[in-house]
Amino acid sequence: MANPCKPANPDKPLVITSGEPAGIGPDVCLLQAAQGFPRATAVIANLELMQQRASELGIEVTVKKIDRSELANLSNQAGVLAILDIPLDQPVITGQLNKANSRYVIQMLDLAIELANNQTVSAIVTGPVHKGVINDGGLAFTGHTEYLRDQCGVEEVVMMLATEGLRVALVTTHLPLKDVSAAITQDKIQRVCRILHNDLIHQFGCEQPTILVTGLNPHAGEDGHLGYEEIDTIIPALKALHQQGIRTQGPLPADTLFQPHYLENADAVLAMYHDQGLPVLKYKGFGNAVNITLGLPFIRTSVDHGTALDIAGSGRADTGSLYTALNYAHSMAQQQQLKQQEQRHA
Ligand SMILES: NC(=O)c1ccc[n+]([C@@H]2O[C@H](COP(=O)([O-])OP(=O)(O)OC[C@H]3O[C@@H](n4cnc5c(N)ncnc54)[C@H](O)[C@@H]3O)[C@@H](O)[C@H]2O)c1
Ligand SMILES: N[C@H](C(=O)O)[C@H](O)COP(=O)(O)O
Repeated sequence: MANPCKPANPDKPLVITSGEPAGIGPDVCLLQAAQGFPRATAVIANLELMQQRASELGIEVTVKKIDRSELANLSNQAGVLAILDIPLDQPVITGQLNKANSRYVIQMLDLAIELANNQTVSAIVTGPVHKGVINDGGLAFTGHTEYLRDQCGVEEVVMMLATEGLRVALVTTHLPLKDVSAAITQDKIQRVCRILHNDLIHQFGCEQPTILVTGLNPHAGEDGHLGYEEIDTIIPALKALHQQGIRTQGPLPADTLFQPHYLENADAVLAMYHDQGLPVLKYKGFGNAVNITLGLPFIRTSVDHGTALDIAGSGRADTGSLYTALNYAHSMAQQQQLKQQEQRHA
């Protein structure tokens, strides 16, 4: 199965989009810059906003505007934050959403996509955005995952969150619960599983991945007594995947699947919907987890948390997830390069 990712060069810098300007995205970028990024990293943000937030946080970080031509020689220096500057539409009040700045949030993403597509950066790492305020600003937006899919012109992508010892991918992403059942089709499950299987091999070094698949209904439908989606849709899809050489186990009841007995022999769990899989992942790893979009032409990781408007500017934002997201992005680029070298020499 071909890997759709363009070859990532792990020697290139990472780029972060700082996300919702009123939230903790700017804080975690600055707090991490104060300690030093694990790799050469540039941040897309507004220069004045970052200077203002650094002073609110009371930290010594030199916020330095760079030109994209400087990305090739970017160095990694604790206490320095290299900014690709984007203008704001209105000044930011920390902790207060303002729909007038929705365009700014999207412009950051568009620049990151351009830099990743032309391979100026090895990967993009996204800070948290507020989906609601972007929509209030007149821009239809359900999440980075769907936005990146559409901007990259790919039919399907997969949201997968990972933390130490657990990876959880989703069949459906940002969808109202009432629409979930209809969105789960045999084709959809197969497309998602193929991407997941492929990326577990190419980006995570799993030789022969095993994917645990949840049911949709309580107790995986209890043989049709508690719903038919397992019998009508999930089981036939898993049978078809078996024919394609993709190893899955399921549908398993979601309430009993997340235990060592099952997880220790699996590479990922595939849940049917957002709040079936992510609460378990975030309970286990919030603060040290990463959100990854699989199936894009480039590597994208993200923090596991939201905009946390309640603590923006307070200095209480934990940088653990940003640090994890940066490290995952880099190691995925390394793994991808290794796989491509192996394929060239095969
Ligand atoms: N990556 C993303 O873009 C992303 C991810 C999740 C949620 N969101 C969005 O964020 C907004 C707010 O969502 P929410 O309130 O459900 O989740 P949230 O993660 O913003 O906040 C939940 C709680 O966790 C705390 N928290 C979050 N991150 C923290 C950190 N780094 N350090 C310390 N405490 C932290 C917050 O203070 C809050 O009490 C929503 O619009 C949601 O869609 C965006
Ligand atoms: N579903 C994500 C989570 O709960 O962490 C979050 O909403 C961000 O999703 P995007 O990366 O698609 O914006």
